Amino acid sequence: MIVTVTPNTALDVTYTVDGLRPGDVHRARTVRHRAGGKGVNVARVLHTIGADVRAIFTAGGPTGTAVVGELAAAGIPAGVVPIGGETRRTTTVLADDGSVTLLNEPGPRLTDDEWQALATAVRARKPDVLVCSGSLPPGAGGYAGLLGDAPSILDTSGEALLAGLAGRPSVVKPNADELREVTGLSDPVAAAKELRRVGAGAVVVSLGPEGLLAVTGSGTWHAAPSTVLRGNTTGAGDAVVAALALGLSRAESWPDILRRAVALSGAAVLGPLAGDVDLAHYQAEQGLVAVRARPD
Ligand SMILES: O=P(O)(O)OC[C@H]1O[C@](O)(CO)[C@@H](O)[C@H]1O
Repeated sequence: MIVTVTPNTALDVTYTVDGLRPGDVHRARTVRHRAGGKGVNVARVLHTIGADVRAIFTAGGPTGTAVVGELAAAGIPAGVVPIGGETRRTTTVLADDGSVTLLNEPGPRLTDDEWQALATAVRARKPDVLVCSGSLPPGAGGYAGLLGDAPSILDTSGEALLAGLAGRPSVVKPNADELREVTGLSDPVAAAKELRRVGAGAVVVSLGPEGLLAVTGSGTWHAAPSTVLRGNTTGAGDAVVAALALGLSRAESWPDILRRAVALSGAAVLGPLAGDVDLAHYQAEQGLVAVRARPD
């Protein structure tokens, strides 16, 4: 079983507006609420494509109750770790010019006991693949303490990413900006090699519309989509992580993993909310993704 862990769960609120103008009043055309946080989205994508997955996450207060209820209604297997604080909201604003604007709250402070309960819940599941995703709320222990012997994926940024490398994750998945921020290097291949040197087994870098770069122990590849898509990019990275987790659980080759990851990422851009995927695009695109080996 693939287990995802989300220490900083969120109720994602997505607005659509005609345009976004700082300092102005905006009348939202639509508003939708959806259980989120990166690991929750990864689990939703995996559940949609038929994988055996369980989402372990913190939940507290009325927003936590809403998250738990929404995931139960969607039939996504869950392991809920109750917390005293209130689960945060994140806000996504989709404007008609195609821009996607995010406001992510820091999340409620976790106590030591709550963090230990999260760690215990993860270990009790004995995952075949463990996915650690998203920001850490105040008071959280580091991801390194959750990573065990099972193959693992770490998708976070900044200090949480750097500290998590001590747990020697099998794969980390920064985007190009996050990679530059933690290494200080602007060349993504050099930066990915640096993360491998300090603990990552492989580094998969999301390059937005240009696809994915994978720097691994068995080679370096670039995987490009067949077309540039317009849509909601929130959650596209989570779809990549879902594909990486499925690929690790099946011991697939890197080119096959990257084909699925690019296809699933595009399918997420076409989905209306983070965690949604367009299955027709996913199936059609897998055969169209161009994967090229690059010299190391
Ligand atoms: O933990 P953060 O880095 O703040 O990211 C959380 C947010 O990211 C998303 O997972 C999209 O990737 C949203 O669902 C939202 O909850």
